[in-house]
Amino acid sequence: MIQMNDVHVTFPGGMTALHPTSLHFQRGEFTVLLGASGAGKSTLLRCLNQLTPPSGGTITVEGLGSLDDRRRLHEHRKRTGMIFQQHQLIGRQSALANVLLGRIGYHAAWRSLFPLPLAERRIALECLERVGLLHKALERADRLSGGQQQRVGIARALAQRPRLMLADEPVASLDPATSHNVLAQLRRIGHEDGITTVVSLHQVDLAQTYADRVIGLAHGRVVFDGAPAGLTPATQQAIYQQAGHSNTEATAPTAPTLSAYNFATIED
Ligand SMILES: Nc1ncnc2c1ncn2[C@@H]1O[C@H](COP(=O)(O)OP(=O)(O)OP(=O)(O)O)[C@@H](O)[C@H]1O
Repeated sequence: MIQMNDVHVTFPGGMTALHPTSLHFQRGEFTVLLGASGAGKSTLLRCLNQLTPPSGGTITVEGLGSLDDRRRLHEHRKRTGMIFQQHQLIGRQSALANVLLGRIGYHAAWRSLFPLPLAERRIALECLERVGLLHKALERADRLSGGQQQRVGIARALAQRPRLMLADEPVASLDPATSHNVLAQLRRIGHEDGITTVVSLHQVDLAQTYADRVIGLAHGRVVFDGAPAGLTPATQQAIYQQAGHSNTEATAPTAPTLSAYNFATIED
């Protein structure tokens, strides 16, 4: 469904967060990205809709072609749902109004100034029903629990009718039972609708329970790519090789030292 060829990311300042990486994500596949903090999970994930623009390499989407063309990239983003750790809902708006925001890509900008047609509201309500929150449709988003807010976030992404779903640490702020609930729903809906889903996680046990495929990153490189059954102690060690050490993070040009700071420039 989506193919990365030699995609790499070097941020201004010289930090290489992703070394040249080639990966193929199949339609309907539920992939979990694992890796220590700073390993490059978000960078890889955000490359897939070019929220982080690659420094080089190509990304090709089935049925669309290479994303080096603005029009194709716009079309790809319209069909890519994004789920964040902090739901990014509008708190004073209802769950339904938040889900309707997922439909905006299908309308001219001026259209969003007016109530969207009934057909749009129906799509949004269907999406809320799929995440088990139809009964909360008119509730203000900030009155929902963290897990419910995350499910509204999933419904909003579903309202885009996505082909690709990107979830960056979607359960980082949720308790274990709610995390299972959210991931189970994401996986079920992805499989039912053939949505290619890529999720970054910090919990190996959740990856083992839900992933069809696990990609392990260390220092901006893929060090494991396979079924969750392959997450042996040895492969986990390769993924988290130097967790807790300062060089866990992707390649920095030079590691600054405390003495290098000019404290006179730091304000209270
Ligand atoms: N905009 C940026 N500018 C410069 N460096 C960045 C930028 N974004 C990320 N980095 C660096 O790139 C490396 C990879 O970051 P990334 O966020 O992809 O890691 P991650 O595996 O998702 O980490 P975490 O689990 O903590 O979210 C890190 O060293 C980070 O500091």
